[in-house]
Amino acid sequence: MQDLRNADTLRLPNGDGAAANDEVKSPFLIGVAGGTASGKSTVCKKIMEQLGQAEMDHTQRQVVSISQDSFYRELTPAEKAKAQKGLFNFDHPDAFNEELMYSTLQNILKGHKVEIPSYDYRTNSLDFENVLVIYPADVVLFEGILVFYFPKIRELFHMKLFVDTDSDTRLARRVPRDINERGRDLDAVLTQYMTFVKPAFEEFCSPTKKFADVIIPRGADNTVAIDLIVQHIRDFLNNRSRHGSTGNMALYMNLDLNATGAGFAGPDGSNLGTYNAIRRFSTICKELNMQGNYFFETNKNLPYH
Ligand SMILES: Nc1ncnc2c1ncn2[C@@H]1O[C@H](COP(=O)(O)OP(=O)(O)O)[C@@H](O)[C@H]1O
Ligand SMILES: Nc1ccn([C@@H]2O[C@H](COP(=O)(O)O)[C@@H](O)[C@H]2O)c(=O)n1
Repeated sequence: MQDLRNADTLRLPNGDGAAANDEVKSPFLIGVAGGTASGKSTVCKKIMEQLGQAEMDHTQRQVVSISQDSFYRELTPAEKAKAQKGLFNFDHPDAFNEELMYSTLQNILKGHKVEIPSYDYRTNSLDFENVLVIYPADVVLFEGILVFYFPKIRELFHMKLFVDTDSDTRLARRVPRDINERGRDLDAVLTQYMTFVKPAFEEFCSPTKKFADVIIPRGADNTVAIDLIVQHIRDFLNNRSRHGSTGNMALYMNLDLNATGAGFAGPDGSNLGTYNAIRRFSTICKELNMQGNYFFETNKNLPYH
């Protein structure tokens, strides 16, 4: 397993508290969207495991996963009372603190250490007693039902994944999870699902699938897709450690391989590694696409060949 710790440094200009010569890591930011109980957290966990990060002390991790649930906004007393009766819509975009989510992700991209509260589903509130400290990392996964909903947040991701699990399976997983782990009773879970969760999925979450670079049918069961994504992350990190600069990410994701004279030139003129990595990745994807395991949405800049 490669050591991701040496993957990249980004020299920041003066500002945001960074000294002129501070070398900071700017992570590869991956958004993971999908309906409730589609397997977003499980997919993130598998990616971390395959990158050898799951068992590691969190202060040492080079790959971290953050939940959008930590950015639910604080409820007013009246809203809290509604939430306790299952009458608050936690699946509507207004339930989230968009500005805090945006500024936190920006700070993460600048390589700053950030602190994120965990979320307590039993009390429907943020838990500031259990704060997750996110140290500068090489890869940050940000997962949640509406991570692609807000345009300016969507634009921050280097890679966008959508976990696509059918709604019957998701409901069948959500019911026991909410009863066993989130302190709910069956009636409340089903009422909330029919009143808020299902309609909001159709209105706000499902339409964001079109923004994904990669759609993962069946979630964590799709080991082929997960292997490929992990390989892509490794290739990116290898490429970045050779050439430095997060600027290479734009090259990596948006290169038009069919364009004559496409701008392959890396800092040292040797760009064959990047080129081959993209070719290898896209060829495998094309093959898998035919098997229906894994496919790209229509990002015209991604190389299909
Ligand atoms: N492939 C799978 N097979 C069986 N159970 C799964 C699978 N993926 C997730 N689950 C279970 O379904 C529930 C929701 O999964 P989770 O990954 O937390 O979804 P999300 O993060 O999208 O809400 C959890 O209890 C989890 O253990
Ligand atoms: N107090 C809350 C907050 C959120 N929810 C539900 O959680 C779902 C999102 O989390 P997933 O892990 O399922 O993606 C969302 O559908 C909310 O309905 C809640 O029930 N209570």
